[in-house]
Amino acid sequence: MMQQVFRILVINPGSTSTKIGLYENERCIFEKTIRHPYEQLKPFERIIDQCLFRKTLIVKQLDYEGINLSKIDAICGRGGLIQPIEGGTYEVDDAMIRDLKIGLNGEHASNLGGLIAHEIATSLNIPAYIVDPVVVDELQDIARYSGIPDIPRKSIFHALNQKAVARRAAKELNRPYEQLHLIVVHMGGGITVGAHKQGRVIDVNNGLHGEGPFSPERAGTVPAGDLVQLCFSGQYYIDEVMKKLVGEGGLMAYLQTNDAVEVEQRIANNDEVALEVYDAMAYQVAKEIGSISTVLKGKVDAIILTGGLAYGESFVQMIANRVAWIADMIIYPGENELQALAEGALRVLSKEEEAKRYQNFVEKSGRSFHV
Ligand SMILES: Nc1ncnc2c1ncn2[C@@H]1O[C@H](COP(=O)(O)OP(=O)(O)O)[C@@H](O)[C@H]1O
Ligand SMILES: CCCC(=O)OP(=O)(O)O
Repeated sequence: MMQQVFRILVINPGSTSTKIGLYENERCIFEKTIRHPYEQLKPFERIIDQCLFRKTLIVKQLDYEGINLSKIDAICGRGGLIQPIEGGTYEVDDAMIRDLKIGLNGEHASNLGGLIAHEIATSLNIPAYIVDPVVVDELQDIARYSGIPDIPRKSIFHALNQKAVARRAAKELNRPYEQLHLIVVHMGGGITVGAHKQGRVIDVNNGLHGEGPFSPERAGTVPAGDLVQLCFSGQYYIDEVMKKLVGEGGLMAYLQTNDAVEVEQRIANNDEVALEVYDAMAYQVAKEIGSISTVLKGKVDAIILTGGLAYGESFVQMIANRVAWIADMIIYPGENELQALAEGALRVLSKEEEAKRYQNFVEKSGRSFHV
């Protein structure tokens, strides 16, 4: 019998890029990364305000490539800061749209994935999905302690790509993901370092709201007391302080760019400041890897480096110099997110799985919801 072919459009908005892909079942037939320099997104006060801008770029790009939207069966977007849920493929429903729009757990470009997918899908009368959103929560209970009971630690990370590359590594190591102990380090606009124990991410830094290494556009962990002083100094509005943590922190703050390629060019031109800042970022990534190796009690089958920064050979080398003694390292530059989105949607379209309903999680958690 001939296998049915589903055409799936996938949309992955990140903090520094929008990536799109077109798939026929699991085969990628087109993919494109649209980069967003800092200045391009600066005029948008809130992330949600970028929705129309990014959607228009996507539709124009598809049109330019001659891709006929009417022949698409489903659209799948990266999932954002909704309420913590288990992994899987979810149909975008009204409850999800509301939580993505308000940014229930914060503001990040991933909130736009489900919204743009839904908007385009509605006009085509086809379903829209998200897969493994950034709030997938598999933390072990001990990892939730922060030291302040009112502020439990949260699982906010590159769940989609961390899971996808962990499974890819498991295949290459010829062992089930569910038997491995892995440290996965996603290094994009934000940086997250996850401890994967037997198929679950039992601890990970909250890569959005000030935990872990600084990154191209984020501050990471900062001295808490000094941050409180800054907040109450009367010099800044809340949005300005938030921007120091997310959007204008890290490389942006030290070097006025979130583009690591540019930083590497500056280093090649003997810019010593650029080299020191880049090395400091690698130092912090290495420290986080060392720290999380204790969560796995030192039993680490592999350390996986992935995300855009993993293309930077010198950056990878700076990290490897400090952590290669912990375990073997596997480098997967870029990310498997588009593929993972397509495969998640395909599992539902081919009826291998049923799409999960976000509304059910909202009801179970006791949060009321009115359209
Ligand atoms: N070839 C490369 N060498 C070094 N850094 C790179 C390369 N390609 C992309 N990057 C950097 O990776 C970062 C973005 O990573 P990416 O995973 O695309 O992030 P996001 O999904 O958050 O937009 C940027 O700082 C970008 O400059
Ligand atoms: C919110 C965690 C995911 C994240 O930081 O993604 P980007 O690196 O794409 O901004």
